[in-house]
Order: sequence, then structure tokens, then C-alpha cells
Amino acid sequence: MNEDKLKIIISGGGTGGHIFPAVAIANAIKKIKPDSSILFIGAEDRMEMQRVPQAGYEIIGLPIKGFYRKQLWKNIEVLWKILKSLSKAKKVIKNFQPDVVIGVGGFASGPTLKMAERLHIPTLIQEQNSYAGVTNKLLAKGASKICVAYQGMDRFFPAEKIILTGNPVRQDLLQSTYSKEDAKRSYNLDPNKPTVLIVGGSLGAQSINKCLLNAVEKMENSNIQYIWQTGKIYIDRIRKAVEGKSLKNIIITDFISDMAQAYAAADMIVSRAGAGSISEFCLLEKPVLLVPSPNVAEDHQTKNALALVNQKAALYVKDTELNEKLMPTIHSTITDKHLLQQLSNNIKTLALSDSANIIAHEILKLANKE
Ligand SMILES: CC(=O)N[C@H]1[C@@H](OP(=O)(O)OP(=O)(O)OC[C@H]2O[C@@H](n3ccc(=O)[nH]c3=O)[C@H](O)[C@@H]2O)O[C@H](CO)[C@@H](O)[C@@H]1O
Repeated sequence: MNEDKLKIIISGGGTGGHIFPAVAIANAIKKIKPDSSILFIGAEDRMEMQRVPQAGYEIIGLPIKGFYRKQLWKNIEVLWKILKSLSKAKKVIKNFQPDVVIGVGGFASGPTLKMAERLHIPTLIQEQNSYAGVTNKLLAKGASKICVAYQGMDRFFPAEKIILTGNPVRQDLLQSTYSKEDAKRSYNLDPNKPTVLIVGGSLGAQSINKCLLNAVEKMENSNIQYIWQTGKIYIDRIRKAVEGKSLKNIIITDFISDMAQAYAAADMIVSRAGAGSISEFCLLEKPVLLVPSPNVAEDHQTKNALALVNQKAALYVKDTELNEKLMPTIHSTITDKHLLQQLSNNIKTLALSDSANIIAHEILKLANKE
């Protein structure tokens, strides 16, 4: 065995917001140490089991699940799965012998980092949000370093472990070479017409979808083009609802694999206010209208959104006001070139760049392999 070879385990997932920063960190490590070995640990039935192999990395699934908040009796099964996951994580770590174990939030990082801690392997946490997730809060005590994207995270974590790095963004988004016109053409859209990209986070957003379904005729008959990402679980219902309508102005898709292309095509974006998406908008200087999800812990998406809105770096519509405000706000924004430019200028000042690379160097320091 080559003792110098860097070995890293990255664990977590559940949503794109946890998975894609993890992939960006892995890519940054590989760039610095091309012969390093990186293994992912995810949750058996979650989206990381497809997205991580698509990004070129091996992943092992744990049988972990989240707690049921209503059917409490079902939690007996969850406890059993946690025990099984702890035991599987221990086996995987002992076999792989990593130098450092990284947790990016989501179910799988709990048992993995807990076991790494017990086996005296240094751990690093990456917290994407301005409000810390439960798993990360529990793991912080045993972690060596905690990389965050917002100020004031010492409310949740020991101050001496915190490093403000920003959220890692996938390298293909940052190095994109698509022109706006070509990107629009690739969607079969008119390269000369204004185009709005609507994204409901990595899983899609039911309330945004509902609002758009009511507006389909208006959207189709307007002078604006739309790329509408519905999320995997909503796509069948939406396709059925628009069946028979031959839509030319609206491209409907469940999940966008090439976000670089979608961002390039967009003159304006409507989006949930997930932390990873926001980091991407800042780095790509995109004018954005945020519709925070009301269904997340401590309403953290509203906090994410207001941090931008207060700097005039984004527009904001509440989820409860979608029906009255979404379409008029899209229309008044996309037709106002001055406003689009101002939003773009202001949002770029909030970007924290090079995050994945900075975190990769912190990992190398922990491994003593800088
Ligand atoms: C409902 C929920 O729990 N949301 C949380 C989840 O959001 P979510 O998983 O939506 O995550 P983010 O908004 O942070 O990031 C979404 C990521 O998915 C990518 N993407 C999105 C759509 C698509 O079709 N294709 C694609 O590749 C985006 O480019 C981005 O990289 O994690 C975030 C980061 O912890 C949190 O801030 C959010 O509150």
C-alpha cells in the first residue's frame, strides 16, 4: 500500500444541496492530488446513489432513514436502521482507511462521522446554510474543522473550529463556455427572445408548479420563453395536465443535468432559496427572483433570501403570494434591462469564490499531506 496516497471519505446527501458541494470538494481534491482515492457514503434510496456515480465517483449506500414526525411507532424501524448504518459505516471506514472523513449534511453523514470519530480519524463538516442542520450540530463537537458559508455560525458551532469558505460550486458551472444564444438554441428556443429559468430546488417545488400550471396559457402566449424544472415527483402530473397543448414557449423538464447550459440560456431566474443555488447565482452574476420554501427548518430559506434582498441583490416573492405576484413580477423584471443589470451587479459582490479549493486544502492539512 502506498502510505502517501491520500484517502478521503465524503458522506451525506439526500438533496442536491448536499450532494453537489460534495462533488465539487471531491473534484478540487482530485485536482490537487490526482492519485487520491475518494469514496462517497450516501443513503441507500436517495438521489446521491445516482448523482455521485454520474459525477465519476464510487458510492456505498447505508440503510439510513429520517425519523417519522407523525407515525411515531415507525421510528422503531428507523432506530434499527441507524444501528445497521453505524455498523456498516464502521466496516467501510475500517476497510478503506481514510485520512479524513468529510460530512456535508444529510442522513448518511451522521453514522459515518460518528464512526470516524470513534476510530480517531479527523473529520471536517461543510455546512451550506445560515441555519445549521440537526446532523451537523450533533457532529460539531467531534469535528476538527467546520467550513461554513455565512457569518455568525458560532451560534451553532465552536468558534475556533469555524472557517468561512462559502459553498463549493461544481467546477463545470464556473468554467462554462456556453454562449447565451447557443444555450437557448439547445432548448429549441428562439435565441432573440428573453428567457426565464424556473427551478424549484433539486427536488422541485409543488407551489411554484401549481402556480405555473394555472398560468400556462398566459406564458405560452407571451413574448417570454420559459424553461420550467418541475422536480422528479411532479413531472407526470404536469405532463398530463398540459397534454395536447403544443407548447413552443415553455420547455418542461423534471431535472436539469446540465445546469451550466440552463444558466447560460437564462436572462433571469426564478428559484427556491436553497443555499447552494444562491451561491451559484452569486458566482454566475444572475438576476434572480427568490421564492423561499416555507417547509424547511427554522424557515432558513427566507433568511437566505433576505440576506440578498436587503442588499438589493435579488427580488423576493413569498410562497403564499405566488398566485398574485409571480407572473407580474417576472414580467416587470425581464422587461427592465436596467433592473436586470443592477441585480446582476449587486449579486456578484456577494460571491465567495474558490470555496472547493480552500476546503480541499483544509482537508490536506488535516491529513498532513499538504
Ligand atoms: C427542500 C430542502 O430541503 N431544501 C434544502 C436543500 O435544497 P436543494 O437540494 O434544492 O439545494 P440547493 O438549492 O442548495 O442546491 C440545488 C443544487 O441542485 C442543482 N440542480 C437543481 C435543479 C436541477 O434540475 N438540477 C440541478 O443540478 C443546482 O444547480 C444546485 O447545485 O439543500 C439546501 C442546502 O443544504 C438548503 O438550503 C435547502 O433549504
